[in-house]
Amino acid sequence: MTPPRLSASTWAELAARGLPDGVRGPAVDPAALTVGQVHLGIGAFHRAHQAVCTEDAAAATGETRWGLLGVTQRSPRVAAQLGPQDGLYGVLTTAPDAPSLRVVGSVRDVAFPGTDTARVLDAVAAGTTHVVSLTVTEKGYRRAPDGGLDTAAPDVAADLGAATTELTRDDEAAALTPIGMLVRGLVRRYRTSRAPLTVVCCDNLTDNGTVLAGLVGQALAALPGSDDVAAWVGSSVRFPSTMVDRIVPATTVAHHAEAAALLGLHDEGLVVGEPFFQWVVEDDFAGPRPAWERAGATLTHDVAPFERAKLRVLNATHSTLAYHGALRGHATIAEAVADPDLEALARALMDEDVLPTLQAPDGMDLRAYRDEVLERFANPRTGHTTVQVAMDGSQKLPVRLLGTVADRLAAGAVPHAAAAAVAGWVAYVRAASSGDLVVGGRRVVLDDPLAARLADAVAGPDAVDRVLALREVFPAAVADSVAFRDAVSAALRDLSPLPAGR
Ligand SMILES: NC(=O)c1ccc[n+]([C@@H]2O[C@H](COP(=O)([O-])OP(=O)(O)OC[C@H]3O[C@@H](n4cnc5c(N)ncnc54)[C@H](O)[C@@H]3O)[C@@H](O)[C@H]2O)c1
Ligand SMILES: O=P(O)(O)OC[C@@H](O)[C@@H](O)[C@H](O)[C@H](O)CO
Repeated sequence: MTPPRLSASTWAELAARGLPDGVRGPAVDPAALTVGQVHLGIGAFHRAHQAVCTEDAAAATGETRWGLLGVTQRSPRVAAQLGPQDGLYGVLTTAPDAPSLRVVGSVRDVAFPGTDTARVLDAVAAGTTHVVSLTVTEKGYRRAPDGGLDTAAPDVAADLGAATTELTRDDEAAALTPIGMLVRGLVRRYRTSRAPLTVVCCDNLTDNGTVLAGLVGQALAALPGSDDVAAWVGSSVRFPSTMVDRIVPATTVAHHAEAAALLGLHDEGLVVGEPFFQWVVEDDFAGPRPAWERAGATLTHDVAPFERAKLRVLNATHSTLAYHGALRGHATIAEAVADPDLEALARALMDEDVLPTLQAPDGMDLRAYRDEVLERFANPRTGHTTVQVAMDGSQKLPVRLLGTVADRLAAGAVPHAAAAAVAGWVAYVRAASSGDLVVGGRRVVLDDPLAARLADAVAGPDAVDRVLALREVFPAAVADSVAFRDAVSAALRDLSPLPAGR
C-alpha cells in the first residue's frame, strides 16, 4: 500500500508524533517565508543544492524573505510534484553508511512557463525579488557555434519578439527559452521597480556568470529601442560566476522506496544527493542576498580557479567514465570506476593531462582533490547512471575536456588520456546511434542536441576526421592538431569490441 503523500499537514502530523531516525525537517517555518529568489530550471540539482543552502542561510539569520519561486522549463512535472505537497520535498543523502533524509521547505511556489509566464515575469520584476538563479543545463542557454546567443533559432527569435513588445507593455505569450524569460523579466523590472538584481548562474559552464551576462547583453542588443534597458542592466544587474558541486543523480524507484521506508510518507518530489556539498560564489551582488556563507558556501572574488579545477578534474573524468563505462556495460559511475582499466584511465587523465594545466586555488591540494573525487565516484549508493552523465556530450566536452586538450597541445604535449576520452565519446555515439548499445538491460538512445549530425559523422570510416570537424564542439586549436587526431584515432582502434547483450 502506498503511504500517505508528503504535505504540510502530513508532515505536521509526523513531526507531532516524533520524527523517525535519520529524518529531519525544514530548518525554517516554510509558511513564514516570502519569495525573494526566483530559480529558473527547478530540476533535481537545484532542489538538492542551492535550495538547501538558501534555507539554511535563512535559518542562520532568521530572515524570512528568502523563499523560492521555482520555475520548471519544458514540462509542468515538478509543479505537479511539489504543488500538492505544499512545496515540501525530501533530499535523500547517499552516505555510504547510514541513509538520511531531510525535508526542505524553502521552495514556496512552482510555476510552469507554458501556463504561468506572466506570474514568472511579475516575480522577476518585483522589487521584493533580489536574486534570480539558473540551472537549465548547458544546452538550455541556446548558444550558437560561436558561443553567442542563437538568435536564428525560432524559439529564441519568438522570445525576442515578445521581449520587444515587453519594452512598452506586458506581453503574455509563453516564454520558450530561459534567456528569453530572463530578458523579458528584466525588461518588465526596468519598466516597473527598477530595483537592482543579481542573476546567479549555477550551471557547469566556464565563467558561467560572464557567459550569461553576454547572452543577456546580446539579446537586449537585438531589441530595437532597448538602449535604456541595456544601460540599466549594465549599472544595476550583476552576474556573478559560481562553481557548484554536489553529485545529484536522477531519482530512481529504489530511491523512492528507501525514502518512503525512512519517512513513512510518499514524496513525489524526492531528490537524492551525495554527502559532499560545495558552492563557490563570486561576491558581486547588486543588492541583498541570502547569507549563503553561513550555510557552507564560499564567497570569493575569484571563482575561476575553483571552477576550472572542478570542471577539468571532476566533470571531465565523470564524462570519460560515462562513455567508456557504458561501452563496457557498466550501468553506474560507481561500477565504471571499480573497473581497474577505467580507474587507470581516469587517473591517467587527471595526472598526465589535467593537473599540469591547473593552478591550485588557495587552500586546495589538487592531488587530494583528485583522490576525493574518485572516492565520491566510487560511492555505490549514489546510483548515478553512466547514460545520464553521457547525455549531451557535444555540449559538455568543450567545457570539461577540450580546454585541457588545448592547453596541453599549446605546451607541446600530446594528451593521450584526453584523446582516449574523446575516442570513448566517438565510440559511444557510434554504438548508441546505431542502436547497438545496451546498458543495464536497456537499449541506449543517443541523447544530444546534435544527435542527428553526430550519428551521420560517426557512421563511416573517417569518423574521427568528421567529428573533429564539428566546429560547435572542437575549437580549431584542437581539431587542427595532427598529433591529437592521430591519438584519438589510435585510441578508437584500441577500444575493445562491445560486450554482447549487456
Ligand atoms: N545533477 C548534478 O549532479 C549537478 C551538479 C552540478 C551542476 N549541475 C548543473 O545543473 C544542471 C541541471 O541538472 P539537474 O540534475 O537538475 O537536471 P534535471 O534534468 O533534473 O533538471 C534540468 C533542468 O533544466 C531544464 N532544461 C533541460 N533542458 C533544457 C532546455 N533545452 N531548455 C531549457 N531548459 C532545459 C529542465 O527542464 C530542468 O528544469 C546540469 O546540467 C548542470 O549544469 C548538476
Ligand atoms: O549534470 P550534467 O548532466 O551536466 O553532468 C553530469 C555530471 O557530470 C554532473 O552533474 C556532476 O554530477 C556534477 O557536476 C557534480 O557537481
